[in-house]
Amino acid sequence: SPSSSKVVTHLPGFDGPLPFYLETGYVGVEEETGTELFYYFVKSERSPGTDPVLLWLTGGPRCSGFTGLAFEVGPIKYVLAPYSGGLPQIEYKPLSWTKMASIIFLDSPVGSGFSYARDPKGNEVGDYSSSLQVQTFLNKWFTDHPQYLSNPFYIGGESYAGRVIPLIAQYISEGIEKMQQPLINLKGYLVGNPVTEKNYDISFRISSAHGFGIISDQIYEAAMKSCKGDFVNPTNQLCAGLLRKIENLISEISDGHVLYKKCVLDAPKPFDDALGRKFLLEESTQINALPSRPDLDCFTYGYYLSYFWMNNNSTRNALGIKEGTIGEWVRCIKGLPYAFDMPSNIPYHLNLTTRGYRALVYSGDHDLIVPLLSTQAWIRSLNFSIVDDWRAWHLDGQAAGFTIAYTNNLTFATIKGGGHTAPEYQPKECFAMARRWLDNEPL
Ligand SMILES: COc1cc(/C=C/C(=O)O[C@@H]2O[C@H](CO)[C@@H](O)[C@H](O)[C@H]2O)cc(OC)c1O
Repeated sequence: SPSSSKVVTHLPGFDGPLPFYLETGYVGVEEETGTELFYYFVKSERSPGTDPVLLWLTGGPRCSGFTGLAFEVGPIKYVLAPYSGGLPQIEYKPLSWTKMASIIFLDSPVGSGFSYARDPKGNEVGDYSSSLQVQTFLNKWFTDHPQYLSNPFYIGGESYAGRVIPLIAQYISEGIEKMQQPLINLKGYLVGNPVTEKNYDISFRISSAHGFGIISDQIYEAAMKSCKGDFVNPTNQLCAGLLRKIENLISEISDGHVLYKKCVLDAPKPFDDALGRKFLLEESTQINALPSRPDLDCFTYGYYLSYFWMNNNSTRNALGIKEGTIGEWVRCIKGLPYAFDMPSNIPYHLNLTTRGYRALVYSGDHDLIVPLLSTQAWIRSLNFSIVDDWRAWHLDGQAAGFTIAYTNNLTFATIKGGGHTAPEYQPKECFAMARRWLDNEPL
């Protein structure tokens, strides 16, 4: 199916014309199932002719690309006011990475956001097939937007997107080697608090919980002793019991940022009642006594507002959403089939960086979902030599985090005070980091 796109000059709830160029559209990526991926494209607010183009993916899998646009690195945000019906208001966010890069926010895998398959079979994707669809998307998008083909191109994203981004970059790099048209100018990739390998993530979730004072020395030591390095499939009762105890203690706090209030993430109740549909709670750990409406001072309040905004007809018309494709918009949809079929992405990290692609791996340092210790550990396992040893990186005369640079243009950086989605918690620091890295400056 042919691609379709629309220039969006006004958005409901935004006062006046948008002060940036926004285009939305669909790109067909699979004929048999009628699969089309939906995107939001924001042109760089600096020098779009030469600035990098960044494809931004959200985790989940199947969180909408809109999460990246409105909550992470894009130029809009919700006005956080108590919701009492009607259309939530949005405003301009100056700390947007579109200040130095054009960004494509993509709803991928199919089923997320407004991406859809005419035949429900099209939703049966996994790591490999959804990554191939992103490659098809990019080939078509660049064919339709040839003016951006010579710009440096990067792929970025967080959490589960960080798991598939090296695979997508691998596919693109193989296309480049075969001189496939359109020839994409891939320069590298960046991933934040990226999911990598379960055993790394869980074992360091435990040591990080210990370091943050969530579990005691005694519990920590007992778990290390009885689990013998396997925290995914406990081999004895003692270990299993300790892991339950640890998860119980972690459930007292917000594991996406240990210092923040524990909040319900999504699932506004009023939609349940009005449309008679069931919302799924985003995280199984959130099923407890919490009300389904987050408090106004919760960092998830904007997520809550997004459901009302997105499911309003005026918004859908403005965005050019095809009627009858997606019922209700959900920020992170659960319950669709997904095959976690890629055992590890470390081989792709290794392959891409040794072949000259630049890589930035960053970690919000207060996240327990993908803790920085876990990320540091797999990076070390690559066995690259250090070219710029561990040091603070600064913003406004203060340490904004710590960083270490390896050969093969691989940089690791922490974001002091950041959580699972670092730009959401520390927008200034993340903006500075991204600007320096994208402009080829040291952090
Ligand atoms: C399938 O296996 C795993 C998946 C994840 C995914 C987390 C994730 O994407 O979080 C979401 O990130 C996005 C940001 O990309 C946020 O917007 C969402 O709120 C958040 O839920 C993590 C794991 O272990 C640490 C796994 O083992």
